[in-house]
Amino acid sequence: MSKHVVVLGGGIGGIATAYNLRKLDKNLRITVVSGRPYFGFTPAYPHLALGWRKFEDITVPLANILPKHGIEFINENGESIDPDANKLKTTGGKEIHYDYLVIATGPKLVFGAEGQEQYSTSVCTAEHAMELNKKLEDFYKNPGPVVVGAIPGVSCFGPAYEFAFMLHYELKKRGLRHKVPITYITSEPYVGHMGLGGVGPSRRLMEDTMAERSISYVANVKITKVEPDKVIYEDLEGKTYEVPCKLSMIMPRFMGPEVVASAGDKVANPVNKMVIVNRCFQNPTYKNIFGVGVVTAIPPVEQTPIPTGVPKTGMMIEQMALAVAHNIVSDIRNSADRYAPELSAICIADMGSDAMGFYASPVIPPRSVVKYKKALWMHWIKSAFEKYFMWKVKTGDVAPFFEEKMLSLIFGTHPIHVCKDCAGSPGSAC
Ligand SMILES: Cc1cc2nc3c(=O)[nH]c(=O)nc-3n(C[C@H](O)[C@H](O)[C@H](O)COP(=O)(O)OP(=O)(O)OC[C@H]3O[C@@H](n4cnc5c(N)ncnc54)[C@H](O)[C@@H]3O)c2cc1C
Repeated sequence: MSKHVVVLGGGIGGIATAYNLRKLDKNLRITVVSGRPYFGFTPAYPHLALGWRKFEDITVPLANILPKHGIEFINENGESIDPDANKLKTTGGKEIHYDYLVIATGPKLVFGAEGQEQYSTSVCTAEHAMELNKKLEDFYKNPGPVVVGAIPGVSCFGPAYEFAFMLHYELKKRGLRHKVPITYITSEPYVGHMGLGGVGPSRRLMEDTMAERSISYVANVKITKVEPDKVIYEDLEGKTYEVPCKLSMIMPRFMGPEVVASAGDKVANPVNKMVIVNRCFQNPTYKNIFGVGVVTAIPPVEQTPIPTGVPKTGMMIEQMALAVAHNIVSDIRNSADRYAPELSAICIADMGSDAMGFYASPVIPPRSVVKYKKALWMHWIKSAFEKYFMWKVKTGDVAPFFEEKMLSLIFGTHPIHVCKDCAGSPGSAC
């Protein structure tokens, strides 16, 4: 009888894992269990917030696409995992037996500053982005100061930078920029750190770009409170400051959702409840459980005065998904071959008129290669990539042969590597 792989989560990580598995083994039974009925291209959520994209442009119903590729879809959330019995229970009461479980639920959002959830809006989900879009429509009629920021423990800073730069562009287009002071307030030790200790000259680039666009910034501080008309932060000495605002977009920090915690402390990291994985993104205790995407526990690249986490970007997640699919298929075939993702990243921060792109390989220092570029055409590359990714999701192949060849030619990157020793923390050298 064919083995049953259950993939929990229908985002970039879950869909990429399910498609890679299908490509590697036509006989596998694959089930995706996901609470949201659609796949959403998260990197375009800031664009959705600004009304530059419609919901339909960047989402696709999973029930329409997965069965076409021989993948079952259950539109429910996973509620609990019994790793000893190999069973997943869903919120609808289904008990699903698995031979392998891939946890790719993405994060639970933690709004750690008082009033943050009530008075600011994130761009982390399509629903939040659309809510922010409505707020912005009112805001344009009666503009005032804006705060964009990140609370302590944030790992995903890119969307905050993007939102600040893109809002600057939108306000300029509407002839409102001179009425809107924008302040970026962050837990990063300096702007451009991005939870990564910086990437090449990212500090200088971000500082220059903020100066060019008249965006004030405060780094190395804790946002403690958000009120309807101000954001309050604290410096390292505990002194508090207030910045007036009419609208704020403050990034929450991420932790693993309850379903991961339900699997016990051998699966869920005790600190952030994310999935404990080794270099090959396999749980060291329950070898038939794997983690992919934002929900995996990757240690910070360095200690910062105010805690920050390491971002898990789209390219890193696609690499995790490919490695995990290979590892599961190798295990089924009784092969000893194991694979670790390279964990390299191409990140493009859209700024409306132009964009700033970084390539780091590997993301976790020491890095062999760092490249960067700020240019008008980078903005078009970002848009083209979005269309390309949506096309991949609709066609059912997230790793077409030409993509790996092209990335290898341009960047010398290879998504996965044979790993001789899977023990060790994710991203550490094999
Ligand atoms: C706003 C934003 C912009 C970003 N922009 C970029 C970018 O430009 N470039 C880049 O490289 N990276 C970017 N990232 C980082 C990363 O690529 C995304 O976060 C990516 O969506 C993560 O994929 P994922 O599959 O891990 O999680 P998600 O995309 O969050 O998907 C998880 C899925 O699991 C489902 N789920 C949740 N809980 C359960 C449960 N209990 N049971 C079943 N299903 C569940 C969710 O509904 C969701 O469908 C961005 C992140 C954010 C938040």
